[in-house]
This record gives sequence, structure tokens and C-alpha cells, in this order.
Amino acid sequence: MEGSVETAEETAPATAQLLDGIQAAKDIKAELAERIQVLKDEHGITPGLATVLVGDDPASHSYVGGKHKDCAQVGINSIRRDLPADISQEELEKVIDELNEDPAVTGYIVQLPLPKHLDTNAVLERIAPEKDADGLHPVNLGRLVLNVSDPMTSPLPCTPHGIVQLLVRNGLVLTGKNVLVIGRGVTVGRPLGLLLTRRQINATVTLAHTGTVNLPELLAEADVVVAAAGFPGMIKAAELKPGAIVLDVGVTRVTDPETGKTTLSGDVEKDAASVASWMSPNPGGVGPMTRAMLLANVVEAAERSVGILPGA
Ligand SMILES: Nc1nc(=O)c2c([nH]1)NC[C@@H]1CN(c3ccc(C(=O)N[C@@H](CCC(=O)O)C(=O)O)cc3)C=[N+]21
Repeated sequence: MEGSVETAEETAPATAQLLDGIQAAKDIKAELAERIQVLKDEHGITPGLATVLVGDDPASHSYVGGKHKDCAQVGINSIRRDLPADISQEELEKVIDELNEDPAVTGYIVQLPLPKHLDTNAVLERIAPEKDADGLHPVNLGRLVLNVSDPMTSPLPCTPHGIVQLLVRNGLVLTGKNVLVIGRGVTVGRPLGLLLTRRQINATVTLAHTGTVNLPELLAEADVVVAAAGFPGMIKAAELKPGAIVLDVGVTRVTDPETGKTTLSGDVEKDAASVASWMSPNPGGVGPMTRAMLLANVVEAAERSVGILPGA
């Protein structure tokens, strides 16, 4: 049109900056590799992560495989305990007791979900708190509630800690911000609320869930949205406050009814990037950070065991 000068900036669609979990996880792994070298050279110990996998769910197998690859990359020994789907509670608890006693195992995880006939809470409580690499033992979650949980004393849950690291490492400050966490699960939403409201982060947190009746109003006010509900595509661009920071945590396997092909889908629609200021992709966002924080928990457990204070 005559008289109007269009610049590239005006015509190009706005796109959020990337909260790149692959890059941040790579940086964290490089830092951990150095600390692992110190543990080996100066203290004569090699950190070891064990995984307990019950049954043959393909998704669980692929996650556990990824964790062992991560360990190899940074110099952590890894130990696999793959157990039959029909294992009894008693037999599984025997394996837990063995891992608690095994000096080669610095930390370990029991891959969730467990088959329905097993008592998950009883298994998680049986893990020695100092070997709890997931940070999900009641003692460690209790320390988080009591706000005596920092890397010096006990592990933090991996996904919430990974989310905080992803924000902090990109220079994002949350003091006084309205953070909307969607999902009250024990591994993400509930502990994340506790982590974000500590003085170091100082955010104002709203924890929404399936009983929430005013999600649109909450979204319109949210400076930061963490979607960890497990409903594919539930968050759309038009619902967000312009400039919001968006973290997509949910993962759902979606099977196309026509092709039968299965893909992973996050809770956030891709077009949200046109409204958000920062957005974590899925995959490539919080998932790799969760895995990096698992490694961090194992390294920190090893450091504590020889009297080094992690983070000191
Ligand atoms: N005791 C226990 N601890 C867990 O931490 C735990 C668990 N059980 N059960 C299952 C969930 C799920 N979870 C993921 C971690 C990383 C990715 C991840 O790295 N995802 C990649 C994509 C991987 C892919 O393509 O399959 C990404 O987001 O880029 C995914 C999922 C940990 N979990």
C-alpha cells in the first residue's frame, strides 16, 4: 500500500523464545561430569544409579534406557534390575532392601507406574531416603514441605527441580509473578508449588486441577503457565496472557485412528508460541531436564556420602 512501509518485524509472526531443555541439560551434564571426576580422583568413589523396572511396558523401557545412556555419558555406573510383571510385593521389597544395602548403588529409582497389584506407596517408603534419586520419598517430600530441603541436605523431585533450573538458567526471575500450575500430581504439580513459593524463587502460585472451575480467568492472569495435566492440546494461544512464559510438561501418547501411528503430544498447542514470550517445547523441554536432575541427585548423594556439601 502506498505510504505504508512494512518492516520484517511487523509482518513476521511473533514467536516465543525457546526454553531449550536439551541445551540446559547438556550444560548441567558437563558440570556434573566434572564433579564426578573429583569424586573419582579425590575420594575414590564412582556414583552408581540403579533402576528398578517391573514388567515390559514399552514406554517405561524406553525411559529407563534413556537414563542408562545419560549415566554412561557423564561417568555414573548404572545398574539395571528388570523384574517380571507378576512379581509379588514381598519379592519386590526384597530387591529394594538389597539396593538399600548395596554400596555400589549411590541412588536408585523405581520406575512408575508399577503394575496395579503392587502397593506403590509401600515400595517408595521402603527406599532408603539417602538413596532416593527421584526425591519422592516421604522424608524428602516432607523436608520440602518443611523448607529444610536444599541440595545440602536432601534431593529435590526431578521434574519440579528441572523446571526451576530451566527458568533460572535462561535468566528468568519469578519474584512476585503469578504462576499457574495445572495438575496436582505428586511428581510434578504438588511439589512444584512448594518449590516455587520458597523465598529464593518467591512466586505466587495457583495450583489448578480437574476440580477448578475458572481456568480461563486464571490463565488470563498468569505470567507463567506450567501445564502438567496430561490433556493433549488443552492450552491454546487465545487463552494466554500475552507475553506469558509457558512450560509444557504433559506427555500423552496419541494414536491416529486412521494411520494407527502413535505420537507424543504435550498439553500446550503449538500456536501458543505466537503469544508466549518464552515457551518450552515438548519434546525437548522439561523431559531432558528431568533426566538431568536425576543425575544431579545421584551425584549429590555421592557427595554427601563423602562429606562434600553439594552446592557449597
Ligand atoms: N520413578 C520414576 N521417575 C521418573 O522420573 C519417571 C517415572 N518414574 N515414570 C515415568 C515418568 C516420565 N518421565 C520422563 C522423563 C524424561 C522424558 C524425556 O526426556 N522425554 C524426551 C522425549 C523422549 C521420547 O521421545 O520418548 C523429551 O521430552 O524431549 C520423558 C519422560 C520420567 N518419569
